[in-house]
Amino acid sequence: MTQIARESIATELIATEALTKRYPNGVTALSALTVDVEPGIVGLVGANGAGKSTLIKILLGLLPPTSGQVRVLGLDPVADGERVRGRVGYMPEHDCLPPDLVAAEFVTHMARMSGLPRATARERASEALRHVGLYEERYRQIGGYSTGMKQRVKLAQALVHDPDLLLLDEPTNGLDPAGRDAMLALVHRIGTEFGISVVVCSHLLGEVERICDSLVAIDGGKLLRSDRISAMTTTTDVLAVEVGEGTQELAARLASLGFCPRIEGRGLVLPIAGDAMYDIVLDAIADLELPLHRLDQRRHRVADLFREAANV
Ligand SMILES: Nc1ncnc2c1ncn2[C@@H]1O[C@H](COP(=O)(O)OP(=O)(O)OP(=O)(O)O)[C@@H](O)[C@H]1O
Repeated sequence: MTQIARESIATELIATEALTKRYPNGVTALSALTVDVEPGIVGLVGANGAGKSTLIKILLGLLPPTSGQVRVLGLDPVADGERVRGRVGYMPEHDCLPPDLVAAEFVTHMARMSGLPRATARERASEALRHVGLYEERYRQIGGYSTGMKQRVKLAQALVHDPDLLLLDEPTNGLDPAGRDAMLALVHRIGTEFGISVVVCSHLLGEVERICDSLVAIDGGKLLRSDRISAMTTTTDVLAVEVGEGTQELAARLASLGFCPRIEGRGLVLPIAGDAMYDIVLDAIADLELPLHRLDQRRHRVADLFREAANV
């Protein structure tokens, strides 16, 4: 689909209303979930068993809800599952790749499954593998790939039919820190440069905060919070100061000036008390001849908000 056509997609990416899923064993995986999600990079977070996978299966039209409404890209996945799947790419969490196929063959096969003619499928597979950084390795057997490369093949097959929405289930699962950073950068690039909306399922709030525009948090099948990340990470009324040495000395000086500094990690935090405070703190640092590393107004981290919510 062209960029223009993509831009004309209704502003609603996913909408649910009183969505409920009860499994035959009596477990209620989703309970009257009502949420509207705008296009962009969206984090879907929740602990194990929160209902994330159930929601994804319903969004893909693979599982019918017990009651309630759901729309994906303006379509009803219950009545129109095939059309939804034609416009949505899905990267499952677990390893589901055939080890004895080469990546180019497998991704071409997935493109064929989504209805593309042979030559186009081959072309699109090469392109998708190039986007995920596997072009040079595309004729190697998947069984010999590292975990990071396997995750990239799963991403390539989700991208191959040029979807408008990608559903990624725990894309950084099993990766080391460097592999995680690379995968998050790739997901962010897909969301920003290709103009594809992405829903990233994760139990790691820090990851979601780094790359997502908005966040949907669910717990026990219920909506905990849905908001833009920028609205959640507002500035606080706390000043964070970090000096290369003499933290204790600085804390004592600021206390003698009437502030209430608290040592936290490698630095100090103190409640902001008026505009003049910045200059007073800077003067104290200069007076004590300490090397200043950082002085800024702290922002909320998304994880802090959830911790605060859990404590009330
Ligand atoms: N097919 C099923 N039959 C019965 N119960 C199920 C089924 N699938 C999931 N559940 C239950 O529904 C609840 C939600 O599970 P779901 O897999 O959607 O959560 P999740 O947030 O994706 O968790 P995880 O991160 O562990 O995959 C859990 O209590 C789970 O045991």
